[in-house]
Amino acid sequence: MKEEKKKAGCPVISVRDVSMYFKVPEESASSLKEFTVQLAAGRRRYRTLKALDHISFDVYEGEVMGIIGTNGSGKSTLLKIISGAMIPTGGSVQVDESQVQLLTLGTGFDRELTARENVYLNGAILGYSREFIRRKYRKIVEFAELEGFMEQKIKNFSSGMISRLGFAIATVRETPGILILDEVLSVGDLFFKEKSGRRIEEMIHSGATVLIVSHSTDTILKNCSRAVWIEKGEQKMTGNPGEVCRAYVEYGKEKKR
Ligand SMILES: Nc1ncnc2c1ncn2[C@@H]1O[C@H](COP(=O)(O)OP(=O)(O)OP(=O)(O)O)[C@@H](O)[C@H]1O
Repeated sequence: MKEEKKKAGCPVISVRDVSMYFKVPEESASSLKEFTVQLAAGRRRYRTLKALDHISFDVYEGEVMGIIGTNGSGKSTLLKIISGAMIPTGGSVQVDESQVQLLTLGTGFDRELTARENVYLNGAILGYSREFIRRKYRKIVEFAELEGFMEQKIKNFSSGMISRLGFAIATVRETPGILILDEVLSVGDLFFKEKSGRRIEEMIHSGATVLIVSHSTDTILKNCSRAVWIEKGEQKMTGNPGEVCRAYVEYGKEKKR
């Protein structure tokens, strides 16, 4: 585990009282027609979903902060807010967005395009220049182990092949100052998992400030110097990863009883 660095100076990421509310329909429409009828009749009602409720924490330079919580607890929403992709309903985040790389898989692919075309498309979405992708293309294909498949449309790929390609594209660049990882440590089969795990560890130990979202207490315990547990949008606990994971596991056991 990375040693906890001395907390000195200003935090690199400062999350202050962040709340996020979504307006969601009370009942879903099964077709566009039903939706239109509901809308015209004024029968569409909405409720407010509290995805995040007054979340606050700081992350200091070189720290590896874990974010843990069950499905739908608000982890991805928080990462999107920190990386600047979403504006919170309340509160604020202070971070140098130009330093942030959000690594998340499964977005930015077009199934009707070939794997090669998708490398350029996905790379562009991540902010890579065409020239950069051209220089790194061979490395991406090698890392994804997809030699011989790059002219095929990715609709014919298995989900593992698509994930491997996504991982290879997202991690080909130099590690940025602030690295945000959204559930990226469970990619592909056992062998690829080891390889991707090594690449992530390399990035984590490069000195970057890292935020890792994971359901896995093993991932948090192995890599993080501190952890935040978020449950149903509420900040349950922040602190030592061992203590936070223990409380999280206990909560899981209680829920099952
Ligand atoms: N754009 C949106 N519109 C409406 N509701 C949303 C939106 N994005 C997220 N939500 C809701 O907010 C809550 C938190 O979602 P979020 O994806 O942040 O959780 P999560 O902890 O990352 O979940 P998981 O572990 O399953 O990925 C969920 O109830 C989700 O349905």
